[in-house]
Amino acid sequence: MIAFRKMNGLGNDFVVVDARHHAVDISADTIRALGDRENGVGFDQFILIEPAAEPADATMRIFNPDGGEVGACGNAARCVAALLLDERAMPEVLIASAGGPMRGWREADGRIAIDMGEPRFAGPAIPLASEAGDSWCVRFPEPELASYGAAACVNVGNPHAVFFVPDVGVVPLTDIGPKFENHRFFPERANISFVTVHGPDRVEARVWERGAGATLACGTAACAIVSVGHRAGILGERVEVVLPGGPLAIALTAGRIVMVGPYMLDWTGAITRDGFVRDPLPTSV
Ligand SMILES: N[C@H](CCC[C@H](N)C(=O)O)C(=O)O
Repeated sequence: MIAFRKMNGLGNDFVVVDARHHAVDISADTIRALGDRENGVGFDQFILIEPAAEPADATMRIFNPDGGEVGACGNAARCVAALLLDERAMPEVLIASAGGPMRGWREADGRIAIDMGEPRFAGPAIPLASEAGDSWCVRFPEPELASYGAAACVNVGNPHAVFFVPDVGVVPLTDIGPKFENHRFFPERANISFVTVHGPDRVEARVWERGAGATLACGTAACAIVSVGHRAGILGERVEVVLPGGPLAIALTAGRIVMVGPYMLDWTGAITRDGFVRDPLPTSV
């Protein structure tokens, strides 16, 4: 059996397996089965915590429910940082990931802050297909897609395309999201955000995640939104990104993105040969 923690950050939910003391080899098929919200545990991402080379305290690997491994997950990074910070009395932790290293620390109010690194706007870093042109702002030839205007694209450990729209509430996310996610301009696909600006320090967003679909919150999307909004002169350096699951505080400091938000441990369980079991609720003392 493989023990796990079911956790979430603003409703963006995860199965977190701590594989630092025993190797866990899990197939894409098993991840897809576990990610199924009808017959499996159901999650937005599956997170493996593995050993790391100094100076990192741990490595975080991220898998979408479609079984694909990806480079970054902001909301899960807060969950992992909280677990590591609770383990030992140290002021901050360093988490290695395919999308780059992340420092994490606990704020005075208990929320977790993650330094997500520097956003990358160059086409090959996102990545963008050459057909998309050499700008980080991409226009789509298809009339239905063109009606959403230009996408502001950035890599924050994973690829994001951000559309600024008058009212996120009327965007048919489940219809238009996959059309942009899987567009040929995004050779590695992309996470898609629609944003309505309420001021230089406050936006409202809806996110269609690559390999996961519509989620209640997306930490890397919040980072992407502020990165492109600030570069476009629309947003300031400190922005509240309000997602369906709640707000994330994003700050651009010396070119680096810092995200602050909550985390939650929901329940614990174990992956078994034919599925999973939930641990009994802790008996109240
Ligand atoms: N939920 C995650 C993003 C997962 C990104 C994943 N969907 C991808 O394919 O990059 C977050 O809080 O940043």
